[in-house]
Amino acid sequence: MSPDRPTLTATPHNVGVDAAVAAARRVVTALLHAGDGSAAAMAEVASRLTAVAEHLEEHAPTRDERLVDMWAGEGVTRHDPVTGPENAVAPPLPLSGLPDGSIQGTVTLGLPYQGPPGCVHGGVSALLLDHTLGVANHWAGDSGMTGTLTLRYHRPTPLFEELTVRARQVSVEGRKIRTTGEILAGDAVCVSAEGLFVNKHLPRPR
Ligand SMILES: CCCCCCCCCCCCCCCC(=O)SCCNC(=O)CCNC(=O)[C@H](O)C(C)(C)COP(=O)(O)OP(=O)(O)OC[C@H]1O[C@@H](n2cnc3c(N)ncnc32)[C@H](O)[C@@H]1OP(=O)(O)O
Repeated sequence: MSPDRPTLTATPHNVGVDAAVAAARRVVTALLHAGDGSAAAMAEVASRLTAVAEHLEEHAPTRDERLVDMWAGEGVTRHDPVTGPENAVAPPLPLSGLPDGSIQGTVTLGLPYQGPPGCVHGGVSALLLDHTLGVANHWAGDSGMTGTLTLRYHRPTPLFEELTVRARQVSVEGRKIRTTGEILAGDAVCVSAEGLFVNKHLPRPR
């Protein structure tokens, strides 16, 4: 971690659940690449994946226990659907703080996130921006829940190219927090976002 750019997201470990989740992401991507015309023995693949799922389910704690555990310690950063190393849905997008108070990260998205041909799904862009704006608020010190998120899709966002996702808190008025952000491909802004967050926090499960 650079002192100029503190890491704001959980760092993945190459062991334990993080390693299993990295493998699961690879499976999701490989299945999409394989498609229905694949020569792979899909019945056998399905059977082996089902066995893995049953093994995990058999050894999992109860849902209530897991919810308490998830929100302890580092909390959301290990399992959220954007940055979390424990969440196979997360691309993942690592985020760092910049000296000017903004935050930024880079990510390359593949087929699981496709909307228009060869491009990122608009809802996926919304997910990345909502979360990144939320982390920018935590980094700035005043945070809350998304009240309104306004997006402008300037140009298609490419798959398979490095994207920069960045955000910054703009103002705090009472409980209302305004935050903006963008997704860029190279220097070109693909999506921009304006968020109105309201300072309210739901209690952690206990
Ligand atoms: C140090 C760094 C470490 C990093 C560490 C990372 C930590 C981890 C980061 C996680 C980052 C997650 C980022 C994802 C964030 C979600 O995904 S949050 C989930 C999506 N959002 C929701 O589910 C919210 C659902 N809505 C609600 O719960 C409530 O409607 C709200 C939005 C909290 C507001 O309710 P309320 O508290 O009753 O607000 P209320 O008193 O009616 O209004 C207060 C003011 O806000 C305004 N307002 C209320 N609602 C709205 C609205 N929807 N739109 C605009 N204005 C509104 C009102 O007009 C009022 O304004 P004034 O009259 O004061 O001028």
